[in-house]
Amino acid sequence: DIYIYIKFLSWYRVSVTAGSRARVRVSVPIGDIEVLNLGNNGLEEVPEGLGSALGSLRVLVLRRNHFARLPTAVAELGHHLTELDLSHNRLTALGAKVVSALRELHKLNLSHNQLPALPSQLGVLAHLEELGVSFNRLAHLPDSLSCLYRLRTLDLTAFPRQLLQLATLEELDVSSNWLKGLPDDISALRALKILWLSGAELGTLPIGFCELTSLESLMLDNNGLQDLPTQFSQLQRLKMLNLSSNHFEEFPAPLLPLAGLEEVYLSRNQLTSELVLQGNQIAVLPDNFGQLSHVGLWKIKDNPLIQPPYEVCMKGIPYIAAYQKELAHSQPAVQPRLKLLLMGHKAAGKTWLRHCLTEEVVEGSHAGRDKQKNYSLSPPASSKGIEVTSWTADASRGLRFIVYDLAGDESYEVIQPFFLSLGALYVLVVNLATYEPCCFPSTVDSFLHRVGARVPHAVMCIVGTHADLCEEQELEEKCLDIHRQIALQENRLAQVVDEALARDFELRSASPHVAYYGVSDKNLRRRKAHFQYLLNHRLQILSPVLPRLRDKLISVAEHREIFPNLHRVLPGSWQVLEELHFQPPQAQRFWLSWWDSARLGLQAGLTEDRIHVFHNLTCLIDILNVFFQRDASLLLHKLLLGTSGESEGEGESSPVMSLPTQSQDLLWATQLHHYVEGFLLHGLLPAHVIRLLLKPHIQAQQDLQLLLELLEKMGLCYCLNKPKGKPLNGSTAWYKFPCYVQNEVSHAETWNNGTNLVGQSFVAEQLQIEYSFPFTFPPGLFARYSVQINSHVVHRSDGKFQIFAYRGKVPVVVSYRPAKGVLQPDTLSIASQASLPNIWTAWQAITPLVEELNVLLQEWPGLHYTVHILCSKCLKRGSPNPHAFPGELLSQPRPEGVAEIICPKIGSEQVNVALVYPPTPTVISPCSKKNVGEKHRNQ
Ligand SMILES: Nc1nc2c(ncn2[C@@H]2O[C@H](COP(=O)(O)OP(=O)(O)OP(=O)(O)O)[C@@H](O)[C@H]2O)c(=O)[nH]1
Repeated sequence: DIYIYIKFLSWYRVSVTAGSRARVRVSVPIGDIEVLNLGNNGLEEVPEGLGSALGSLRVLVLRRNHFARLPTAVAELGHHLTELDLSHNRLTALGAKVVSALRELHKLNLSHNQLPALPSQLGVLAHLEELGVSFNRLAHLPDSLSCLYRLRTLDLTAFPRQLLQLATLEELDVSSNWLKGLPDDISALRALKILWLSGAELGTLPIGFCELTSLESLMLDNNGLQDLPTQFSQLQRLKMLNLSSNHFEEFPAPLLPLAGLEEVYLSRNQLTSELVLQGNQIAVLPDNFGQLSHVGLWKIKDNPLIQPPYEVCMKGIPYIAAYQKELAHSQPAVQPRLKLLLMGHKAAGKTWLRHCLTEEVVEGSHAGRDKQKNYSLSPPASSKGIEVTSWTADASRGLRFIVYDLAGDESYEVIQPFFLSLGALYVLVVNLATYEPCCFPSTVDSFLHRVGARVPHAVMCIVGTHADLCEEQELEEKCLDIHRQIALQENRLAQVVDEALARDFELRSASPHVAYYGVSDKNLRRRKAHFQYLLNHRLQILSPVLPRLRDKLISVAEHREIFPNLHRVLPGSWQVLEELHFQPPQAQRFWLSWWDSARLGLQAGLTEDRIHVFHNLTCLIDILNVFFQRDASLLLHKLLLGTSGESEGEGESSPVMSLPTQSQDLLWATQLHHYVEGFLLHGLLPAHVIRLLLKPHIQAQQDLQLLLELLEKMGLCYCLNKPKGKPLNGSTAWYKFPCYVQNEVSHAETWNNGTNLVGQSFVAEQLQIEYSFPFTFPPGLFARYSVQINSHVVHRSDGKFQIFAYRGKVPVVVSYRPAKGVLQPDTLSIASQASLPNIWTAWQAITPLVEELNVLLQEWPGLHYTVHILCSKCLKRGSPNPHAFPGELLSQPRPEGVAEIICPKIGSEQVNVALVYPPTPTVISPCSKKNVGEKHRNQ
């Protein structure tokens, strides 16, 4: 029997947890233990005899303890130990004897210690593949290092000449070490594919460096580099290059011929006149920039770009190339205009504000009660849904705002996100007369989150209305309260980020074999980078600016750093093309065919390849408003109008229709009434009724088809009875708008409680992936998601918060649970079930749904959410708080040779690995935020 003092001890196939520094009796045969993690326990030594007792140990983790020397017990493990982690200790020396005993080691981590030297005996560790010695006090390395022929990964402090003999080395990490230069004969490391030289104080690169032609990924960030050798263009295999945080003043020309380059990072440099990438001061890209045809240019953000315009740059290099070609043979045109979005709670005063701004009406102000008369005498026409108007704010400079008045009614929430885009100025309208501190979450905070999640770093003005109804002091107090609560929320994000990271790192150092839990260093780095992104890209909020709002908006718009696209230079032909589109007859049409567009393009002087299909946005918005106004009498009125239009139009050929009898009229009206009811309750409409609703806009059958397809693509409705890819053969197509579904479906609840649909006792295993949204749940996400999954499921039954369906014969349940206070955030979960041997069928059922959700969530790059796989064992036991494995596991392969994983919630109980890892990793990682810019590009 062996007693070990530990704070937390657990290992593969055996788990024992205890309170702080409790005495734990190991009640399993210690000789069977293969992995032992004693990290993070403040240990200075391990008990005598431990080494000889642990006869099967392969992996020993002693990181984050207080060891000053290598415990002698470790030597006893020599003939079977393959991994040893001693990082983050206080080692000042390694006993030569102990080192030479560890002949089977494959991985040795000695980083973050105080070692002044390494023993020459290191050279006898012939199996060593990975060696970490960074963050020590090493002045040099032993010559015997050149005997480590199997070494693949080396993380160290100084660039040792011995390494030059390791011609097979493929990955080398010498980041954060002050190398102060590289030897010219580094070219000897010809096999290197991945080279980490971040923060190595290199200053320059030797010419020999350019002979490392196998390099695929190269991290050269933070090295004080001013230029690259011309021969750098020999690195033709390079796909990823990080040159951030250097001193480049110009775009490094040797990169231009690198045809295979896919990712280049040049942020935080001193690039000024020319080009590129995040966080610089670039306004104009060089003429030949389009030559970089393989670079995915998704780090161009945060530059005051004016040429090509921001939107073109975000689309990628081919678009830049085309733009530059266009500009080369067209006169440039300057057209200052900016998208202005008015948002806010229902009846906050958005429409009125718009009228004040655009029609030169006296603005609402703090000035006094006499202004009240203005509101009551000439109230603005009530909001007709989302409206778009053009406002010439400054005629002398030709400055125009395209004003989007986003209706405040909840029913428009599902379509509002489509209008939140980059490069716009946001105005949040708050009714100060009705504002109370307790309304902050619904009238201010929810809007800030929505915009921030969709457009990180957006610029938002908060404007108070109804000031004339408030006392001076009340006004002041309310404005102060809004400021105070905004500041509190900002701190909350930072706090949540800190806590989440601390949890991750804690898990990283406490778990027996963290790899099984998906908490790899790479995942942590990625998560940390995303959090950093969220923190760095919070909304830019401007103070309430009600008096002289017009002047304020104009001056904000003129800020080049904030709205560089206002000053964009366009090829003259683009402007002519736009003007042509707004002229009759094309201005009246909903769609233009490609040929019509091409004809207009040619008229404007554009080449054929530059034409995109034009759509009539104003008309489309009118149509969306019809569907989302959620008003029975208005809908009925539209239908009756549509019907009468139909009989008028067809009157000559169909006299019966033109003279309907009164009873026919009544019958028809009743039928229409039923349709409206069915729509508002279940979201159901047949195609011919949709046609009546949209009568003024839809002229031909083809218009209707195109429009319905567009609505399906936008995720607003799906066709209930259309066989995939086949026509309907004459029967009526029915469309379902999930955002209208009112009925609750309880199937999934009973299913979760242990019985399946037919009430049989529940024996299968459950899989459940849970997404939780601690700050905001994107409005309309559940409705749009339920459309996106339609092509993957059959026999679905939709409820307001749940969808119960089948994939093949396997049941799936998608459920949304709205937040209950701060402690229980909004969650969206995807679940399925099957017996253990058939669990792959359940994975097969949910994986496409998970991927579909991940794709949809990419529309919200600033959204904070977490993904977890709930423990099947806990679910089966009906635990109210099941253990949550990190969602990263979904995109990782199952660990080899591991059959079961311990669920920390149930102590020693084991969960089959097939219930935690999918059979094949998902393609789109739920937690991957690495391509934040990519998402922008896709929008
Ligand atoms: N007294 C006073 N009334 C105002 C002010 N601003 C707006 N109103 C009135 O408040 C009511 C609602 O204003 P709207 O501009 O229609 O509000 P909205 O935000 O566009 O409403 P939705 O589009 O339905 O979300 C109207 O009757 C306005 O006349 C103001 O500053 N003072």
